[in-house]
Amino acid sequence: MAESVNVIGAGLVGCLAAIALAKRDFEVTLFDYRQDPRLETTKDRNLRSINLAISARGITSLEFVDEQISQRVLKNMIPMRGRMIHDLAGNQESQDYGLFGECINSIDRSVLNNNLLDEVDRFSNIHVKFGHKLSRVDFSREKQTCVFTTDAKEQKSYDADFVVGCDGAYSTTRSQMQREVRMDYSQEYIDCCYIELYIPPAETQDATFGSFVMSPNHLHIWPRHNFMLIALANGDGSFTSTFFGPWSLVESLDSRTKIEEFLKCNFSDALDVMGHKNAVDAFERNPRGALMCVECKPYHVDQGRAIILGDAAHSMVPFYGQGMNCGFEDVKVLMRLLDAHPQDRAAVFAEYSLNRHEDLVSIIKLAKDNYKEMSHGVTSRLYLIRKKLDTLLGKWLKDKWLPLYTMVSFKADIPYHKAILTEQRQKRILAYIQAVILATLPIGGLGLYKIIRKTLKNYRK
Ligand SMILES: Cc1cc2nc3c(=O)[nH]c(=O)nc-3n(C[C@H](O)[C@H](O)[C@H](O)COP(=O)(O)OP(=O)(O)OC[C@H]3O[C@@H](n4cnc5c(N)ncnc54)[C@H](O)[C@@H]3O)c2cc1C
Ligand SMILES: NC(=O)C1=CN([C@@H]2O[C@H](COP(=O)(O)OP(=O)(O)OC[C@H]3O[C@@H](n4cnc5c(N)ncnc54)[C@H](OP(=O)(O)O)[C@@H]3O)[C@@H](O)[C@H]2O)C=CC1
Ligand SMILES: Nc1ccccc1C(=O)C[C@H](N)C(=O)O
Repeated sequence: MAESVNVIGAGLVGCLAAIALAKRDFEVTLFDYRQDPRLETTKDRNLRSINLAISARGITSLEFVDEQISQRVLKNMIPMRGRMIHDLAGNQESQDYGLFGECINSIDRSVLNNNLLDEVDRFSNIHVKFGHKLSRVDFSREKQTCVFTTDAKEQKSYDADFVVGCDGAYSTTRSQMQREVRMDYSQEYIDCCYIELYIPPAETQDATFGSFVMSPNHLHIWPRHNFMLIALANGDGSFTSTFFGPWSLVESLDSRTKIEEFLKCNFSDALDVMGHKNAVDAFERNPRGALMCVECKPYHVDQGRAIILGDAAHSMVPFYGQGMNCGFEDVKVLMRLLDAHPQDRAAVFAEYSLNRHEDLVSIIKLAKDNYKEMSHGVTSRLYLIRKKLDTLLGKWLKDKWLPLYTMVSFKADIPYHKAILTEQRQKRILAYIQAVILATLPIGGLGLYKIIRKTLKNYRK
C-alpha cells in the first residue's frame, strides 16, 4: 500500500511539494488554515507581497518536478533584465542583472498559487483540506497524528506515515518538531518595515511602454540610503511598489502632511505616477509588515517522520528575491535524494538536513546584505566601477568568472554556499586589480595593461 503524507500549508512550496510527492505515488493530504483562495467568497487571502521575482532556481525546480506543469503555471511572467535606478531628480539609469541579457521575472503571487492549486486538483492521490489549522503533532514510530482546528472550531485528527511542514515563517510544524528534536533555532527581526503601494496602468497607451507608465522590464529602485522604494510590473499594466525603511522613520510620519512631504521630497517621480492622494492613503492605511530571518537545524525528525521546507525552515528578508526560489529548490533537493534512496526515507531526511544547512544560511546572509546594495550600493561610484569590472571579467572569462548576482539568480547548478566562496575569491582579485590601477596610474597605461594581463592570464589557468 502507498505510504501516506500530510503536507501542511498549501502556499507556494506546499503545493509544489504535494505535487512532487504525488508523482512518487505517495497518498498526499494537503492542509491549509485558509479557505480556498480561488473562491470569490474567500476573504482571508495570503496578502504578503502581490508579486514576486522568480529566477533560475525557482524555474528549474518547477521544471524538475514537472516540465508541463512548469510551463502552465509560469505562463504570464514579465522578464526584468535589470534594475532601473531612479535618482532624486527623477533621472533613470538601467543596470543589467546578467552578463548576457539574463532576466529575473515578475510573477503575480496569487496567480502562481492558484495555478499550482489547479495542478494539485489534477492528482487523484492529493486530497486538499482548506480551513484546517494545524495545532499539534503527535509523533510516534508508526504514525504521525496531526491535530487541526477547523473553521467550525472542531478538532480533527489525521494520521500519516510522515509530515512535510510548508506552513511558512511562523510554522506550527516546526514548533511541534521542537518538542521531539533538539533543534537549534533562531529568529531575528531586522529594523525594517515594509508597506505596499500601487502604481496604476497608464491612462493612455505609451509609445514605448504600452499600458505601463515606465519600463515593465526592470525592477525599479528609488535608493535613498537607509530607506528605499521598489516597483515590479504586473500583467495588467500596473506596478506593485514597496517602501522599505526603519520603523522609527515610518512611525515618525504620523500625519498625512508629513507623509506627503516625505514622499514628495524623496520619491517625487513615483508620487506623480501613483497619484498624490492615492499614495498618501496607501502609505497611511496599508498594513506595515515586519521582516525577519529564521534559521534552524536539523530540518527533520528522525526515522523519516517529518521534515520542514520553504519559509518554515528558512525565512529570509526579501531583498534578494530568493525566498520562494529557495523554497522550490528545497523540493528539488529533497526529491533528488528520495529518488536516489526510495526505500530509506530516514537516511534521506538526515542527509537533507546535513547538506542543505550550509546553503540555507548562505542565502539568508546574502538576502540581508542585499538591502545595503539595493538601497545604497547602487548609487556609489566605487560600487559601479567594481560592477563594471566584474561584468567585464565575466564577459571575457565566461564561466571562469561569475558575478555573485549571476551565480545566485541565473546558475541554479551552483549551490548558494559555493557562490559565496567563489565571490570571496573574486572579490580579493578585484580589490587587487583596483589597487594596481590606483598604484600604476602615475606610471602610465602600458605598465598597467601588462600587469592586468598577467594577473588574468594566471587566473584563467
Ligand atoms: C515583501 C515580500 C516580498 C517577497 N518577494 C519575494 C520574491 O520576489 N521572490 C521570492 O522568491 N520570494 C519572495 N518573498 C518570499 C516568499 O514570499 C516566501 O519565501 C514564500 O512565500 C514561502 O513560501 P512557503 O510556501 O514556504 O510559505 P507561505 O507562502 O507563507 O505559505 C504557507 C502556507 O501555510 C499556511 N499555514 C500557515 N500556518 C498554518 C497552520 N498552522 N495550519 C495550516 N496551514 C498553515 C498559510 O496559510 C500559507 O498558505 C517575499 C516575501 C515578502 C514578505
Ligand atoms: N521573512 C520575512 O520577513 C517575512 C516572511 N513572510 C512570509 O510570508 C508568509 C505569509 O505571511 P502571512 O500571510 O502574514 O502569515 P501566515 O499565513 O504564514 O500566518 C500563518 C500563521 O502564522 C501565525 N502568525 C502570524 N504572525 C505571527 C507572529 N508574529 N508570531 C507568531 N505567529 C504568527 C498566525 O497565527 P494566528 O492565526 O493564530 O494569528 C498564522 O497561524 C509567511 O508565512 C512567511 O513565510 C511574511 C512576512 C515577513
Ligand atoms: N523581489 C524583491 C522584493 C523585495 C526586495 C527586493 C527584491 C528583488 O528581487 C531584488 C533584486 N533581486 C535585486 O537585487 O535587484
